[in-house]
Amino acid sequence: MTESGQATQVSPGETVPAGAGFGARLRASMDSLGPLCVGIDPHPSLLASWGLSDDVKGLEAFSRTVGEALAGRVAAIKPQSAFFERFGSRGIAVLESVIRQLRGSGSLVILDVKRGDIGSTAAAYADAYLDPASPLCADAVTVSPYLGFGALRPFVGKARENGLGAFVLALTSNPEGAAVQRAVAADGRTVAQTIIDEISQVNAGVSPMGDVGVVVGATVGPTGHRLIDLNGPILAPGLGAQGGKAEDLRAVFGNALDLVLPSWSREVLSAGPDQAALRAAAERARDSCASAIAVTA
Ligand SMILES: O=c1ccn([C@@H]2O[C@H](COP(=O)(O)O)[C@@H](O)[C@H]2O)c(=O)[nH]1
Repeated sequence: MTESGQATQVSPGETVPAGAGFGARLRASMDSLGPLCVGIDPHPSLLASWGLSDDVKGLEAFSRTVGEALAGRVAAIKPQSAFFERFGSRGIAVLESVIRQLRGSGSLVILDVKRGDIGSTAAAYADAYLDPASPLCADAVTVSPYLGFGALRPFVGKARENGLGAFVLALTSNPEGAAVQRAVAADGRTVAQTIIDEISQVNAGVSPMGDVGVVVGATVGPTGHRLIDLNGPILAPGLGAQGGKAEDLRAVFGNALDLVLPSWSREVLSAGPDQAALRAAAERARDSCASAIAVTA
């Protein structure tokens, strides 16, 4: 969105109307650049294999290289906050510069930070990640509903106010998640389904899709959950290093495939530090997902 009220360019040749929400911007970006989010996860082992030191200098070089290779070429880029936080305030300063480098590049920035707290504290987190005045403001943020979906309202409100978004954990890619997320609530629905249904209500009637999405791992197998009414994006991590495969997407997401934003980190990042090799790895990931999604789209 521009202050002058003009259309915003989300990628070369692709514009969305001024004031468009995150869902509309992500839809335009996915339609134009393909269904792919690449994570920036500077693991110590990746820094080493790139020939970088496991310190702030290495972190900075790694993140800048990924940004230079992929900004504007993939629908979304997802910095994993943990790998920046491990270096304290200097790591956070690098995260701020990564966000500055990427925002407005045509690739939307999803900050993977999985925040969630009582509502009054959640409001402060929302100020940190979803207020344009903050140096950590991203296009969208990941949030955890463990304190109840209602406690996430400050994120939803702030996102809508600023044309930004939030992804709520529903069925995570790690095997431990199922014990909590698939537990059955008093009304017979799983915990994950109650979250999905709350979000469906928030997104109802928004075109082309709403600003609040869910995280559902590509590793979870056929979800057994109703995602078709979500009307919001589904961030699907777990591809590559965690064993998820593009060919699995159809079985996992069924009739909600069109909403899926597949996310890859280590598998793509391990192609670096050569920028052409990183781009080629991202293109392979995108093309494999696009073919899997096109089967039923
Ligand atoms: O359910 C979830 C939610 C988030 N993640 C995050 O995505 C990346 C995955 O990295 P890979 O290297 O592709 O395994 C990482 O930042 C996780 O924290 C997830 O994996 N599963």
